[in-house]
Amino acid sequence: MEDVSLSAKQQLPTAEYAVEVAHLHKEFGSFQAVTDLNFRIAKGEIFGLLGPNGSGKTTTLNMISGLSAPTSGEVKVFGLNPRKQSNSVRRLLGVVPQETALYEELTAERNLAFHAELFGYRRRQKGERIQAMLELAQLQDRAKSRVKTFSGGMKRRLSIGRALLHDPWLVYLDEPTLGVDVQSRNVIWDYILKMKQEGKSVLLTTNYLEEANALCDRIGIIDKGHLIAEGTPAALKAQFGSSVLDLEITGTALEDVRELLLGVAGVQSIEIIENRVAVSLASLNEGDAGTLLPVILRKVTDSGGVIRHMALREPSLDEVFLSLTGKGVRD
Ligand SMILES: Nc1ncnc2c1ncn2[C@@H]1O[C@H](COP(=O)(O)OP(=O)(O)OP(=O)(O)O)[C@@H](O)[C@H]1O
Repeated sequence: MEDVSLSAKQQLPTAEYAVEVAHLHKEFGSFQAVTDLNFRIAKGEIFGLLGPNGSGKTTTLNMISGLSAPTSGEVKVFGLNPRKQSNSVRRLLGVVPQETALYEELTAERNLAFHAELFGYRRRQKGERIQAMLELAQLQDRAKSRVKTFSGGMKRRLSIGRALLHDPWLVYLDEPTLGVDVQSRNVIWDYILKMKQEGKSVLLTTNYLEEANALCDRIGIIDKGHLIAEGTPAALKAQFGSSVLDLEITGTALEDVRELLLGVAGVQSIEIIENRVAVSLASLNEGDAGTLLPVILRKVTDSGGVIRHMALREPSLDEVFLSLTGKGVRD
């Protein structure tokens, strides 16, 4: 029998990686929810798993936490098998599920106390941890209120406090800021960055690419249960194109502009968004930019188009996502 009680601060495990997923498959009947998935999360790293709805993110998280058994392939959490060494993994892992699994009829404090008891905290230590987590969730003044009176953001903050109560080395958060107000979102972002500073590893899923960009060291893009791209936010954006030229045009059909510009060397792809075209440019040297931009502008004006506004900017992760999956992250 593995020991689950916590008497002292847990030591950082010696395994090389916080998470290793290798050739992971999950089938529900004949449906392949996860197909040959491979990725690793280093210690102290924030890794974001991004994908459209139904792409297999929650299924993957469930296999990492040991809730669900892989059909084949391997998952390790700090070198441990989450199914066979579930008690040890439970101590190392803090889980913030998509649906907050709090006891609505209990107070914030009782919810935390319940969790502390599960982990075998002794009385004094328990009180200290609960106070620390109420503080972290910025809910000290609502400690004695029932959870059912809380807003979505407050519940999510409490859920994170509960997941961190036993001081885990890996925290996974399924859509941590979905539907929360901006103030709570900022508090949650601060926690996530603080966890990293403390050497903890974080695995998060999100539909907000702005969130992934702001927080993640590396991102894996998952589609139909398979990882189709992986890298730092900067590397993924560079793969898409070095920069994007936004042109607001009147006087001509934007579809015609797209056809014209797609033939220009150095133009990688073109999106039409309302009354503007977003022209993705391949990696440019400074000299090339000087020649490519006038070529593009001349093509537009020669076709009768009037350029009302133009701006050169970095590509967004949304654009990377769209180009890789053919759909928006929230479609
Ligand atoms: N227990 C199950 N039985 C049958 N199919 C399932 C089961 N769990 C998940 N699926 C299917 O597997 C696919 C992946 O689901 P999953 O919940 O992992 O996606 P997700 O990327 O987390 O999506 P969301 O962002 O909507 O939560 C979906 O098509 C879903 O319908």
